[in-house]
Amino acid sequence: MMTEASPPARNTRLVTPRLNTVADMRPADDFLERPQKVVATNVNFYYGSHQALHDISLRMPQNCVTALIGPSGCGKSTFLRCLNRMNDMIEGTRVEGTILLEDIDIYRPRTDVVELRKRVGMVFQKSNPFPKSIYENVAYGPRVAGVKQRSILDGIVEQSLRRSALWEEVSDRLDQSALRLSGGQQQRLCIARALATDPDVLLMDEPASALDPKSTARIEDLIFELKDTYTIVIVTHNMQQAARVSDQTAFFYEGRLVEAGATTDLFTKPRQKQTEEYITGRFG
Ligand SMILES: Nc1ncnc2c1ncn2[C@@H]1O[C@H](COP(=O)(O)OP(=O)(O)OP(=O)(O)O)[C@@H](O)[C@H]1O
Repeated sequence: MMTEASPPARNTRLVTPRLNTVADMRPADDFLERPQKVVATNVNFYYGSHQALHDISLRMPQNCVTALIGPSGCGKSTFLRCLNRMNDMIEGTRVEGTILLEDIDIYRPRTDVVELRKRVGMVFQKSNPFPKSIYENVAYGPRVAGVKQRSILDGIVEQSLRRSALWEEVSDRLDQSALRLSGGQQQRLCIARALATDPDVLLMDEPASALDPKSTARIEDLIFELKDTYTIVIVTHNMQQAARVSDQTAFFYEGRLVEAGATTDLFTKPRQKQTEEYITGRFG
C-alpha cells in the first residue's frame, strides 16, 4: 500500500520538476496492440449552440487506464460522459461522430441505454452513496436488473466489495448505513456499486479529488488492480496521478484533443508545445 512518505510510482523519467520523484519505470508498453475496447471517432458535442468537443478521436484499449487531462473547461468530463451517454440526460445536447464499444455503435438508435450504463459504469468526483445500508448500496444495481435470490445477491455484494478493496473493513457491518463510512470508504463503496452490475468499462470523473492523500493512494492502488479486469477511463486534474495510474494519457485543450499517447511518452517527450507547457505547469 502506498503512503504519503513514499509516493506511488508507476511511470518515471518525467520531464517536469513536479513529477521527477517518480521512481520505478514502467516502460511504454504494448498497450496499443491490445484490442480496442472503446473507440471514439470524430466526436463533436454541443450544449445547445455551444460546441464543447471538436472532432475527438481516441482509442481506449482493453485493460488499460486512459487518463484525460487538461485545464478546467477543456471538455474532459463532457467527453467522459459521452462514453456511456450520460450527457443524454442534459437537455439540448447533441453528439456527432461515432463511439464504438467493441463493435457496437453506442449512439445507434436501438441502443438500450440502461444496459449500456451497466456495461460502462461510472464513479463521480463526490461519493454519492444512497442513504441505505452498505449491503443495499451494492445490491441496488443487480436488484434493479432483476436479481432476487438472496444467495446470489450476497455473492455479488461480497465480490464487489472485495474488488473495491473494502470487504475487510465492512464485512462485519454490512447492515450499517453507508453514510457512516469515511469519505474514502464511501468512494470505494461507490466503486463497488459500479462493479456490481458487472461492467466492462469503468469511467471515473476525478474519483479522488475530494479525498485526503492516504485515501487517494488507496484509490490509485485500486485503479491499478482493477485494470486487470476492466478498461478504465479517468478524468484527473492531477498530473502526478495521471502519471502514476495510467497507461495512456490524452491531453485536451479548449474542447480539442491536442495529443494522446503512452503516458510515459506524453510526460517525457510531448509532441506538442501546448502539452509541454501544460505538463510543466506553464498554464492551467
Ligand atoms: N451542463 C452543461 N451545460 C452547458 N454547458 C456545459 C455543461 N457542462 C459543461 N459545459 C461547458 O462545456 C465545456 C466543457 O466542460 P467540461 O465540464 O466537460 O470541462 P472539464 O474539462 O471537465 O472541466 P473541469 O476540469 O473544470 O471539470 C465548458 O465550456 C463548460 O462550461
